[in-house]
Amino acid sequence: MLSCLQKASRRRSFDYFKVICIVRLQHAQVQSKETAVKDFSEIPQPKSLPILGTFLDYTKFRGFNVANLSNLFKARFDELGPIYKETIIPGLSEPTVHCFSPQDNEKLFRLESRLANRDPIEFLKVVRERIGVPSGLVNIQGEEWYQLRRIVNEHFLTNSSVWSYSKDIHEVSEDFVDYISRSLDSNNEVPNFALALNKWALEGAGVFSLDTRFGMFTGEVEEHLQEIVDNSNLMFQLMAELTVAPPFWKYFETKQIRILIFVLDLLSRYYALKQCQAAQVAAIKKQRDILLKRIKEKDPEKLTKLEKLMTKEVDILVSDMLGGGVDTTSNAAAFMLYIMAVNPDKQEILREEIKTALQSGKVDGKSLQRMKYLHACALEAQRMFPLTPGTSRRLPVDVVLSGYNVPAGTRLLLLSNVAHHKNPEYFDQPESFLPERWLERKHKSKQEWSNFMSTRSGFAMIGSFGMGARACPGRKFAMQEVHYLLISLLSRYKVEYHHKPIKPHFRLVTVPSEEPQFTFIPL
Ligand code: HEM
Repeated sequence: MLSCLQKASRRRSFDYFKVICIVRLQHAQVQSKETAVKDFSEIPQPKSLPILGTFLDYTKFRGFNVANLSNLFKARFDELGPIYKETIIPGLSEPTVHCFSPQDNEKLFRLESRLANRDPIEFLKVVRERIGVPSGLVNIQGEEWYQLRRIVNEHFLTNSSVWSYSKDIHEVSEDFVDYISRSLDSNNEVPNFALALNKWALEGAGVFSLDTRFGMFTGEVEEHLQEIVDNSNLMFQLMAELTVAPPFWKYFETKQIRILIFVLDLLSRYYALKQCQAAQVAAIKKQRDILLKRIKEKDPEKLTKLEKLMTKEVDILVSDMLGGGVDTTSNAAAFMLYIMAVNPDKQEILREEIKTALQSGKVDGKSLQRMKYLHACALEAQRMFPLTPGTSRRLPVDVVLSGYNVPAGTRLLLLSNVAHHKNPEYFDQPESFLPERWLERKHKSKQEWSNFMSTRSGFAMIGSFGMGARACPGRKFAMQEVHYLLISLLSRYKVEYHHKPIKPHFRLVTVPSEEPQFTFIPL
């Protein structure tokens, strides 16, 4: 294990995901001994009423608010332990096993086949069918998913591909900081900064998905784009509500479904209008065609189904890239700015690193990767504010989790982020923002570093971007955007925050509980 970690660190790679994967792969070789395995029926369950199940826990009568869903998960974890099973409305919703244990994360990671199965977001699939667009990478399964994902990975996850956008993404962040300079009010704040962050994220998404600068901060903004910004927030809010609500929408068209149809229709028409211009999309399409040709030569029968599916799925990819990359990235930036604002000493250390990097000219993808403190700050910000509570999987085979037999086909929610991100068992001084814990040199020896990464934090959280083969393909793009934002902003401004403390709120992705309204002091 050590040698793999050493190699990764020698390459100065701070891709959290990569290091965690190495640790997980090494763990995969460790065989765990199961003792006295209990039956699936014995998995603890929350108190449930006849007919209504636990439905009332998700209503205003019990003080529930979708923004606090993570709190409900955490309360269940505190009461029931590392695994529980819940059926919200018996007969209507499916029993779901909630897993919090780092050891279970490890086991599940080991089981992830190349055809990792995460259930489709059913209501999204239904709505997309209604408006006649494909269901998207996020929703497809099996061999079709695998073939498309292979192509996507090559364009999304290789350094050369991500770095080729560095210059443009840096320019986006510089334009954004110019906008901040023009917009400061008498308190040195930017009115409605949350909206400005959404525009910044959309501008970045436009660069890597359409090769287009939308000009959100520099020109007249197209009406359609304004609608996209306005509606992408609403879309995530509705999707969060639909995720936790009992699936009444299966039986009649609820208000949320009606609004979602309107929003997605609007978004897909806009993407259809624009996507043909994008070089990245053209490259993906070209690669798809080569792959299909190769399959045709080998196995013409297999092709028919795959060809049909891949042809339309690539068309919706741009929509996934824009849709998936706006609300998520802007919230990641809001949390990152907040944590830097309330930790001025750490902000100063980071500013020094940025100054040094800028002294040697423009920061490109390669030199960005060498900015260790910046990466450590980003990892620590994600620990303190995990950008998602977790993810879900459909179990491919029978497996023992936390001492219980769980049969193949069971739906799992993996929620260790919620339970352990501030657990002192895994992280010293968990309430403190300590980027240094992610710096190798902080640990006295290589062994200590490897212990920290493996036994302590390795599986404690599944991280902000999910895990295994189905983890977020946009993670490198997203983090590159956030990093450049910090570089541009902190080299020109000191960032402060003078409002109510911000907490993480669940809304499919985690969002700040308060308006992220910062004070920018020119340097
Ligand atoms: C900070 C920003 C982001 C966060 C926190 C985030 C988080 C996630 C998570 C947790 C998953 C599920 C992973 C799993 O099940 O293991 C996911 C999947 C996905 N994300 Fe992201 N994401 C972000 C940005 C982006 C961006 C910028 C894009 C587009 C370029 C994107 C596109 C996708 C897609 C297409 C999937 C589905 C992948 C599949 O099913 O194969 N995401 N994301």
